[in-house]
Amino acid sequence: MLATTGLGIIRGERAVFTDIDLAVEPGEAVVLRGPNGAGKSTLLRILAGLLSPTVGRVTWDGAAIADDREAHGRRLRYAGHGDALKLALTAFDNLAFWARFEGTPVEAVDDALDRLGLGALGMLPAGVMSAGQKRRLGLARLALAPRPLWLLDEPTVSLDAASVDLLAGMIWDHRAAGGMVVVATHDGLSLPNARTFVLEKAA
Ligand SMILES: Nc1ncnc2c1ncn2[C@@H]1O[C@H](COP(=O)(O)OP(=O)(O)OP(=O)(O)O)[C@@H](O)[C@H]1O
Repeated sequence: MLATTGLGIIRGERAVFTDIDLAVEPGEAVVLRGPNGAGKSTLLRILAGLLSPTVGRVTWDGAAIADDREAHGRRLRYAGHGDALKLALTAFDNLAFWARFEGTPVEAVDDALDRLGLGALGMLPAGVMSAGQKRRLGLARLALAPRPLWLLDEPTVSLDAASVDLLAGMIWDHRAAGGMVVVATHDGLSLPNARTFVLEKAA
């Protein structure tokens, strides 16, 4: 289980948020909502271990993630605002890079591309893909191999309605297999039985 206790962070001499207590259990989805600047991306980066809170702590099964950030990194997938693509490489080679990097067999790449509806575009350089196709390619990393925790920051930006449904289906399957997801979104990504966690804009 992922949990935060008394989490707070100061950025630019301003408290972005304070006292965040959040627990996520296997199979659960938490949707982060709140106005621009409320701290949704900041919270996701803290949950990923990419940013340290000013106060409070994040634990996984009771152990502080700060004690072993690499182990924490291996149990999660983080999809931020950027698509993390090399534009000169084909869609296939972009995913193959990540597969090799994380020790997943490259054979998983074709399935991951298919899962995001990109099976026919594998040989296309990422640089010529449309914004929505690039976004789907970035999200295809979710399908490379299972990881218990998905942290998704505005994953539906640039996606058409069919692709949003595709992503919702992937999240459903991930949860059905015991996975957890924390997702920041401003739009209508509809996740059944999801819990909403609202971040208020600090004064
Ligand atoms: N390096 C930094 N230095 C100072 N302030 C920062 C820094 N990084 C982020 N902030 C501030 O932290 C606050 C929270 O930013 P964050 O990106 O987490 O918000 P958000 O809720 O994800 O917003 P949005 O809905 O626009 O994506 C913002 O006011 C931002 O200006």
